[in-house]
Amino acid sequence: MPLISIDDVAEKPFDYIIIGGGTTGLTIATRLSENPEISVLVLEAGAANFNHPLISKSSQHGFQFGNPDLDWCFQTTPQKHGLDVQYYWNRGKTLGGSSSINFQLWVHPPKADVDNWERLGNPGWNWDMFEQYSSRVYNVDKTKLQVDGWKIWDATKSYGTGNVKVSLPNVIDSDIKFRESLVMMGVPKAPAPYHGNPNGAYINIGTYDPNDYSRVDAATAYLRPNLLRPNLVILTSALVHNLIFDSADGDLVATGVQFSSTTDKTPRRAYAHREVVLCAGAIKSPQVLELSGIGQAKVLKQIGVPLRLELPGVGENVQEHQVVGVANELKEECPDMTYDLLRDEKEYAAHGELLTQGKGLHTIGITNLTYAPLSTFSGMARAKELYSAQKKKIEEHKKKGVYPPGREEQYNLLLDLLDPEKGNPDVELVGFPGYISFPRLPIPGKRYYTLCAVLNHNFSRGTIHATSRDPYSNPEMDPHYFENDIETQSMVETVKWLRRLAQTMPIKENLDHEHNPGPEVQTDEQVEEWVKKGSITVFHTIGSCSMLPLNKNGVVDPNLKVYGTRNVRVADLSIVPLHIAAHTQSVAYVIAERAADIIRSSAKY
Ligand SMILES: Cc1cc2nc3c(=O)[nH]c(=O)nc-3n(C[C@H](O)[C@H](O)[C@H](O)COP(=O)(O)OP(=O)(O)OC[C@H]3O[C@@H](n4cnc5c(N)ncnc54)[C@H](O)[C@@H]3O)c2cc1C
Repeated sequence: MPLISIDDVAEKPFDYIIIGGGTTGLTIATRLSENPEISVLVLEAGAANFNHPLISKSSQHGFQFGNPDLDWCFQTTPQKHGLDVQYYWNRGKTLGGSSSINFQLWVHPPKADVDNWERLGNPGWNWDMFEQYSSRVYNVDKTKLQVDGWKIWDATKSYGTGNVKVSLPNVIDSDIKFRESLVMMGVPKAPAPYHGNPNGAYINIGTYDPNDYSRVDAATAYLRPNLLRPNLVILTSALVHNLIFDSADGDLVATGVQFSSTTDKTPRRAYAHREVVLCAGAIKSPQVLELSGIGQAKVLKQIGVPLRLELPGVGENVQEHQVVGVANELKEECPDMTYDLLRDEKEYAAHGELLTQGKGLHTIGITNLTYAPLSTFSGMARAKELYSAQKKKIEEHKKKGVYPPGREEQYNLLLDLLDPEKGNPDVELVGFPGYISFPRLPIPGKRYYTLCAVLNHNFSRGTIHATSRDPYSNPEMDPHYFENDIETQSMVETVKWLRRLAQTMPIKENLDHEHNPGPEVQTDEQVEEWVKKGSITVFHTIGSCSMLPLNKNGVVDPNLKVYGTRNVRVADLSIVPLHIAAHTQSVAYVIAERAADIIRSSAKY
């Protein structure tokens, strides 16, 4: 059914109500509505934004930020261990959610990281499951899968049967030289980046339609081809406040939701015969649960919401990735176009034209990824020193009994991953064809290539909680960045290494000088301070409604059902209990595909 108005929905019953029409929400809604007998309502707070040029034209990374029509513009609390810096946490507020504003990298996690979810008490949530469901999501373009002797996809494996087209965008000379310099610095090629072992350097693909380089997101891949299904009802500009419940034998039974149009804010209701599925993302899903009376007694008391179900894990166990970028200005004679040019109006228009010929900046992408152990960057001795210090700290805290239920098990797995002898990928490097570096800003008209360091497996744990019963006010986000020194020091060591890489041929040939941090940042202490001032989020928040056993502070069980409820599931990135060395959209789609299967099989259709 085409998009409809609020009066077509208010006070009406549906089989399923899906809260949030983002990456996971649209995927699940499309799958459930394959059965024409089943009615599905999606309530999305953002607008439809079909064919919005800031979404459909690829590679406009960050151009949507701060635009309230597309971005929630979240902001964290000042970070106590990070010089009180507040971080912007941009998220898609539109049909398609964050898949519509993301940076389009298509990345698969390492096998060990997904298998860890099963080890934490979630049978069936393992690497085999990831492979099975992801191949239902992606559809790899076979025409460009070999570049300069770098094999992108294992031809013996499935190319996928899904609707999310992924392909290799164009690359610039600095991308090629960066990769060659990595090899010069001893980084091996990743053995199986899309099939369980991304440890090393590789060329990655992205959510680009190979026919015209446009963005592929959940709206274009899942919803658009099925928009006219009469049983699929999508209401946009509709913010869900809370769930409505009855109770049966001590369990909560959701009968519907309370929501309002974002223009008039008058509370309305819609009813669910079967289930309510929460897909509002890792930042808003815990808030919706709390405003429904599900969460920590203390938090609900503070906001004046009566407690219906005590679940201490709601809004806890929050984990995030951080990135810091060393930005180098390109030499005048270097021929590369970089994203920096798009900040100039004339260039922006010119590249819009070039796109029609399959050329220009809207056809290039972020294609250089490397996953490697900390020891690659710090040397083995320093990696061992940092690992031992972290291990000691954790052992001491275990003895003092300070950890909440379930945390020790997570830290045991993280220590195992971090053990330098095992060589797992702790850090990711990204070659970014433009400026993505802070706090110093770029000089207009100049072109840059940024060498980025990303932390994959953080020990720090944060929180996301509602601080008001007003559904229109954002929850408080506190990721506890840099609470563990291992995170700060891993970044410091990697930044020092990246500076050496910039002096290595052949990338050195293209780089004029380092613009940020710049020559005044030299000692380890100065690098540390710069890292704390200059790091940003990678937009990968997880854990706020973790899938864990109930006695380990779980919020949902392995069937994604909220403990203590009969028919409420959470099926978005918030359920991931332990972070992965990967960008997260592939995981979000996998969670959604599996959730759809779980829901269909529990309803026996
Ligand atoms: C800027 C950015 C860059 C990224 N880059 C990459 C990348 O290059 N590669 C990669 O793999 N991953 C990337 N990611 C991460 C990836 O896109 C996300 O992890 C994934 O899309 C999250 O899916 P989700 O369904 O959990 O949440 P979302 O897709 O964010 O969906 C949540 C939806 O719920 C809606 N909503 C929220 N609250 C309510 C409410 N109360 N009522 C109604 N609707 C509500 C939101 O508007 C949104 O549409 C990036 C993310 C961002 C934000």
